[in-house]
Amino acid sequence: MASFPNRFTLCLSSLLLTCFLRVINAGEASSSYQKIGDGYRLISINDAPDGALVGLLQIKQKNDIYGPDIPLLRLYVKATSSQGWRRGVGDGWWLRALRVRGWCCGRLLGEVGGLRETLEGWLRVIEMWHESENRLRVHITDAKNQRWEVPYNLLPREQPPSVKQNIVWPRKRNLISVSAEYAYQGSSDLVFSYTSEPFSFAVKRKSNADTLFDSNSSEFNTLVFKDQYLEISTKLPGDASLYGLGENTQPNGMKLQPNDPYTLYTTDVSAINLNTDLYGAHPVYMDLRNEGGNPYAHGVLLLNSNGMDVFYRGTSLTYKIIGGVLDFYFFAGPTPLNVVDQYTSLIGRPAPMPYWAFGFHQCKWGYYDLSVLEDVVENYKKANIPLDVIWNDADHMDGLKDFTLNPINYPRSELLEFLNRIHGIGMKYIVIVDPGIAVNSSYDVYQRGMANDVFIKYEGEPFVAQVWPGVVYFPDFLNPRTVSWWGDEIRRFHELVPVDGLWIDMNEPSNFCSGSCTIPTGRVCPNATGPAVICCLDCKNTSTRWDDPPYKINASGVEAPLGMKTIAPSAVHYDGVLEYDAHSIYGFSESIATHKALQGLQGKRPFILSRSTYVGSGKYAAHWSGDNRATWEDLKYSISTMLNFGIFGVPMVGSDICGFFTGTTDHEELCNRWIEVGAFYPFSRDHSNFDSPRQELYQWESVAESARNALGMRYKLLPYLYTLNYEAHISGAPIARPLFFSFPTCTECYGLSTQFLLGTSVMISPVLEQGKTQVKALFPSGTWYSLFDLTQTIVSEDGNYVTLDAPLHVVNVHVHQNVVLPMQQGGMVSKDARMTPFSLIVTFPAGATEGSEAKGDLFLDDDEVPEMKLGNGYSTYVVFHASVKEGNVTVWSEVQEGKFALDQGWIIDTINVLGLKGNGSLPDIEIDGEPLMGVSNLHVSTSQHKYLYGKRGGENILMVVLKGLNIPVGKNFAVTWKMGS
Ligand SMILES: OC[C@H]1O[C@H](O[C@H]2[C@H](O)[C@@H](O)[C@@H](O[C@H]3[C@H](O)[C@@H](O)[C@@H](O)O[C@@H]3CO)O[C@@H]2CO)[C@H](O)[C@@H](O)[C@@H]1O
Repeated sequence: MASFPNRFTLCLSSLLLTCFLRVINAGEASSSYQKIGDGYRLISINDAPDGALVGLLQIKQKNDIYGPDIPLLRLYVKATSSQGWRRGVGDGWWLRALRVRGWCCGRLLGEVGGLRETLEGWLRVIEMWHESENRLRVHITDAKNQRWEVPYNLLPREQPPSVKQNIVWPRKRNLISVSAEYAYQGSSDLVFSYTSEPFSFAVKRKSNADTLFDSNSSEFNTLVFKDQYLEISTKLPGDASLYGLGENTQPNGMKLQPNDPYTLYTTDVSAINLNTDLYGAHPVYMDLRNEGGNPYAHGVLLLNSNGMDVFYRGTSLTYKIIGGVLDFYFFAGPTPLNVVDQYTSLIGRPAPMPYWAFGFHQCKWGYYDLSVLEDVVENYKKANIPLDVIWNDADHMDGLKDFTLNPINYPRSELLEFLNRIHGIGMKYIVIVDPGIAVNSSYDVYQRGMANDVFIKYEGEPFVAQVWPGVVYFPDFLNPRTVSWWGDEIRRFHELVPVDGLWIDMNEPSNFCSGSCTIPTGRVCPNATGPAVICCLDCKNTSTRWDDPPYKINASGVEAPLGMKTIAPSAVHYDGVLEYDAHSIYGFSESIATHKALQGLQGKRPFILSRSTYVGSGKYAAHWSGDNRATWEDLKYSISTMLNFGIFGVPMVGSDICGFFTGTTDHEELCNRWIEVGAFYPFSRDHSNFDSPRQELYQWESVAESARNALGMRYKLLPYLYTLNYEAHISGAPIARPLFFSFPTCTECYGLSTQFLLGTSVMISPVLEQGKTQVKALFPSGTWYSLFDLTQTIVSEDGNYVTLDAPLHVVNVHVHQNVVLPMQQGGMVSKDARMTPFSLIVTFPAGATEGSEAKGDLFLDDDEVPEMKLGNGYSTYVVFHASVKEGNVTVWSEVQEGKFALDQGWIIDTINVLGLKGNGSLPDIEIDGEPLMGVSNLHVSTSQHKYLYGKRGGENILMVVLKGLNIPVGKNFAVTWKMGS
């Protein structure tokens, strides 16, 4: 359901009748389709030299309400490789075969004699670099005229031959009613087929004959292609589960709901608006199907940046787009992780984040002077709550102008002293930058911008808008001159203030005015002193065919004009590109320019937080879900948004913890629960509005206690989170994942957005409702161990709901069986936490029997180095294993490039082995073939094990704790004992 209050609020300002019609109209998603055009027919199809198929589609041009059809279209179909990573057989970990080969035959094997057999066995199950054609592209455009496409320099990808080169005139005229099926080069699981008249196409999965996409139906238009209106649909099985198509706040969880509107057009309406187009545009979905117990996932991207409505009706999905081309990419999967791997292989792998970015962040608009900032940092310390990053919203600025400092409230010398202090203890500092550049002749950033002609134009002059500092012009990041100027401004600012990252906000872009505006004369407007969002310019409607296209997307849930509170669609970018086409890539292009600037400048790994995102943004920036409200509903929505962004290839994501806008009266309780969820967001930041009450975690003692617990656990898990960061970077794997990613056969998990996983195996089951002290959580099958109390075990046979105790300060976090989880001891700042000794948590299934195995990995590097990879001399990668084999329990490691870790002096102090059967007596333990000596605390406990659920309560299940081990991380080891002790 679209948001009615919002719709009606906006409606009041419009003509009542028009608005009434629009409200009715917006329900179109569920109504029957409107027949447009006669459909295209395929008049030629040829093999192209690059292994593609090229065809021509023709239509008898007809004019209707959306304008004339484009008479001749070019069809281009190609299967390509996504160069993905593939799992080793029978495990949950990603390994690069080439590295494994290099390492396997090197000296490490020799060093750890005795492990050779296991290693070789293990190597046999690693699969090689994945080169199959698991991506299929179907590109349809005007055969004669070049049309707008997402620029190939921003999103690098193969370019179909240029339009003129590519007209392949029919070999056979009158090719009527032909159907054909193409499977490329044998190895692709995706098969393309078509019907010639009216033209439609289908994509099938070869391995199970499933139809993934089929545009042929009598229930909708097969293909409509006009200048400003494109329409295409697919049939879908009613039981498919779909995810993606954002950014929007989905009240019913992350699974797409039939007949909810999905409109894509980047917009600054706060995240509290449900089911409307928000800050980002991601025209991609994942489709998960379960066929007779066998799960299959695939992905569909429509690479188009124009505004669009996507109508998902349960058994079909229709795109209605107002420009560009139809450029479909199909990703074969078949697992959800494969889909994001294949997707991010095309759009760019997620940016590697510095280690400190996984620490806790505190922000607020309203830290009016430096003493407040100092106070906040001090109070976190006093309350013993970890804090890595302190942020400034616009408060540090002079007159709310970018790249400036307020000389009174944030005097530079004092700010630099403060930064020296916090940098000294490893803390970081980030400030906001908005794209709007204040029009002020004495402002040097503006002067240089004008001199370099960097702004978006309207009728030949810079487009006039209004944001926080008053009248602004918007930089045009499609212009290479702008990219250089922006880089230079960032460099100058960094010389003024050595910030550690940038927060690029308001980049939809957001404007407080609509239409074409001029600066009023005789009126001081506005004074830039606070959060005034009222337009004060003289504006008139813009009404070209770009500003008011024939098809109205359901913008803001009310078919709002495209230029509402943003740049007029008829404004012009570099090279004549229309804002109409490029609108939704504004934030993306700003992220690229900002990333380039920071990387060139600091020589370090950049950290950028961007509000607006598009396909590929994750390669440059993190994202937060924007302006939410301090309500229980918003807490819940934050999980769905976070999980969707994982699918969008933006894994570093979170929401404003405790809520941005003022909301519920039980803020304290909410904030307790919110930090218990937010401590496990990949990006964990508390932020609030100018006039919201203060909500730093130390403001209430109860919240401080919850924060110490939850963030305490996060800081212990930092090595795991950072390893997930590495996996995200090499394979696109989301850091926070829906349960179905690890448990795709668990159909109950398909609609679940109240719990989530970090990586494959750590599950968070938070309280999301007011007044509750228990939580009913779904446990996919297997043994789960509570991370807060390793003696608490849940054995779930088939995937059961379990009611868990969750008093106010408790969040339930469990780790699944068959895992080796690397943890550290935590700390107040990630820099200190990361130097503490490691412990390994080994989780065998309860009552582990012969053949049980567990595995986990650890990536460590110098996080200041821009590239996150092995082989640069600044990194170490370790795979930990544990097994029960021939009556022996063994825990061992396999190290790649151990030198970096050895140089840092990291050690493994403790190994906890959970789930073994036994009588509780001390076993004779060997390390690297020698009796284990000097271990300060070796114990085996049986009695504390408490089963919350399951049938194994009667058995003696052990927790073996080996403490004081002092094993260097970076050196191979093997710890062994006889099972049954
Ligand atoms: O830098 C200050 C904050 O800027 C952002 O939030 C502001 C948002 O971008 C503005 O549009 C406006 O939000 C209004 C919203 O657009 C409107 O639909 C209605 O809900 O009222 C809102 C409040 O006037 O103001 C927001 C700040 O209040 C950014 O997202 C924040 O994180 C920044 O702190």
